[in-house]
Formats: sequence, C-alpha cells, structure tokens
Amino acid sequence: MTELLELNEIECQYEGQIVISGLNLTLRKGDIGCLLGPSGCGKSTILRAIAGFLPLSKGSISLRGQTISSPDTLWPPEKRKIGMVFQDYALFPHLTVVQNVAFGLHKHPKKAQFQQALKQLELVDLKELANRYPHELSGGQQQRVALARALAPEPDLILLDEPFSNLDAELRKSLSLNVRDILKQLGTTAILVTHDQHEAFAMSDAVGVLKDGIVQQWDTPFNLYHEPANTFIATFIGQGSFIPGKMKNHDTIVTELGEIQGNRAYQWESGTAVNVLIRPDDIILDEHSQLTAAIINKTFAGTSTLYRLRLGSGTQIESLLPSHQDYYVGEQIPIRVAADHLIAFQH
Ligand SMILES: Nc1ncnc2c1ncn2[C@@H]1O[C@H](COP(=O)(O)OP(=O)(O)OP(=O)(O)O)[C@@H](O)[C@H]1O
Repeated sequence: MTELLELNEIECQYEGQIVISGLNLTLRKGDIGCLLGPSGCGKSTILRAIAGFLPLSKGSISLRGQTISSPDTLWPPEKRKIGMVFQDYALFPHLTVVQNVAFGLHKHPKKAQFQQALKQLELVDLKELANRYPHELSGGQQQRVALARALAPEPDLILLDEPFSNLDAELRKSLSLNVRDILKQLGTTAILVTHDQHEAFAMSDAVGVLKDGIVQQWDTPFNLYHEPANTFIATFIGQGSFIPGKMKNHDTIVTELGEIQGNRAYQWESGTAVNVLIRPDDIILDEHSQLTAAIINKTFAGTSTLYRLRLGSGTQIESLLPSHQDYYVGEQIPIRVAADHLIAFQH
C-alpha cells in the first residue's frame, strides 16, 4: 500500500454550518501535497480535521490504512503521529531551542530526548543556537526550530499551516526550498497550506486548489497550469485572460488573434463558441506579423516586462517580454500567439 493518507468524501461543520463537503484527497508516502486557495475557502479546517481537532460530520479519514476520523471515530491528536507547524511558530518562550525541540519527546529517557533534539537541530542547521531562547532568534530561525520540533518524534505525516507567511519574500523562497529538501531527505509525507502559488509550486508534488470547500483539481503543478480543469483554476493559477473563439476543428480555434492550434483535441463540434485562455507568455513579438496591439500599460519586473495590450476589437490581453526589448505605452507592437497548450472552455 502506497497511500499514506486518504480523505474520503469528508464533510466538516462549525455549529451546523457546512464548511467542507464531499472532499476527497489521497497522499502517497513521501509526497508533499498542498492545499491552495483563497482566504476562507477551508484550508485550515481540513488540516484541523486531519490533525484530529475537528470531528467529521460525514466521510472518513484514514492514515496508514486505519480509520482515524469518521462521524463515529475520532482518534485523539496525540495518537495520530502527526506533526504540526504553524504560521506563528508557537515556540515556548521560557524554553531554550533544544528544550523546545525535545518537548514532544517526553516518552523517551532524558538523555535520548536531548540527543534526538540535537540531531533534529543539526538537520535544520541550528545546532549552534541550541541554548538560545526563541526571542533571541530571527523569524526564519524560529520557524526552523518549529520544524525540528515537529519532526523530532519522527511523525508519519507533517502538517504545515501557512508556515512562511510571517517571513519576507526572499526568506520565504529559500526556506520553503530548504524545508522541501529536509522533508524529502527524511521521506516525511507532508501537507502544506498556503495561498501563495509560487510556494505551492516550488514545494509540492501535488496541489489541491480549493474553492468554497471543494477541491476543484488535485494535480501536479504542471497540469494545474497547463491543463486547468475549469475556468476558476485557469484564472486562479498563473496569469492570463480569456478571449472568445470558435472551434474550427478538434485542435484549432479561430480567434481575433488568428487561428490557434494546440496539442490537445476537444470534442466540441466545429462552430462551437468557446473562451480561450491566453497566458502572457503565449503572446510573443513577431515583426513579420500583421497583427498589432496597442500597449496600454507596462510593469517592469527585472528580467521581463509585463505589457497590457489592447487588440483592435478592444479586447485586452497581456504579454510577457524580455525587458531589454523596451516599448512605450501607446506604441503599437506586432504580436503573434505561440501556444502549444491550448486551453478552452465552452461558453
Ligand atoms: N472556529 C470556527 N467557528 C466557526 N466558523 C469557522 C471557525 N473556523 C473557521 N470558520 C469558518 O470556516 C470557513 C473556512 O475557514 P478556514 O480557516 O478553514 O479557511 P482558510 O482557507 O484556512 O482561510 P485563510 O487562508 O484565511 O486562513 C470560513 O468561512 C471561516 O469563517
């Protein structure tokens, strides 16, 4: 059996109000899964249900093949062997770093507790700071202590609830990759909750995009971007906008940008009205193109510049171009669509 965690049609409520319904999710041993979605969509609620802090009103959760939650089963959190890391680190201020990490090891003999805690601190590269107190550490260091503490009892599963939200952008990026490496090195299965899609993509093997308590798509980051299951995913993940089109044949759509041919076939009949997703990196500059668009604004982003363009019809699209090619607002530029992954939805 390779599935470590299985959520089967779960429903969660707060005081009779259903927040999660009919949710399915499976995670293989050693995989890092992520729950991504707008604020209030139910991400933390799912973690609470997995951790055992919230009962289920329907469905079941099984870990290592055993049912740990169902309407008439609720294993207590401490029996689940699940580690947790929170946004606010939640370290004990009156305990040193090594005492914090050793805290969850109270069943071990004292000496073994400290040896194991030091081993975990070495893993997160903080052994030198073992005798400091939390207030003597930076935010990133505190979060690494929290990770070491969660990993110390060698849990089968670790839940990370917005663990990098309190850190600045650069640190978020480096720490998220660092944490991924540590989890992969240990083979620890993890679920990350975030509303930062870059973090979700960088860290996870599979990502579930949630909206209104329902997982809209549970897939690899690549597929979420290139094969979105619906218009919500298409616009929530990455950038892009829809333009109207008509099916010409199964893999070609006629639009005001010309005929766009992709690498997947749609079953709709010729003439069917569709919306086609155009990503900024699908629109490239082509001096031989007859098609032009007017620049209505631009955002410089270092290596590239994002241009907002208006087509003759008034439709607006975006184009991401290398920043050394610099154009001004109001200029007409010749463009062409260069998209292999044609994404369209019926009107
Ligand atoms: N203890 C509670 N009692 C009642 N309603 C709650 C409780 N906790 C959360 N909710 C509601 O459940 C819904 C889902 O909340 P949850 O915290 O799971 O969302 P989230 O996706 O984690 O949001 P965020 O990204 O803002 O942390 C929200 O509408 C929220 O108001």
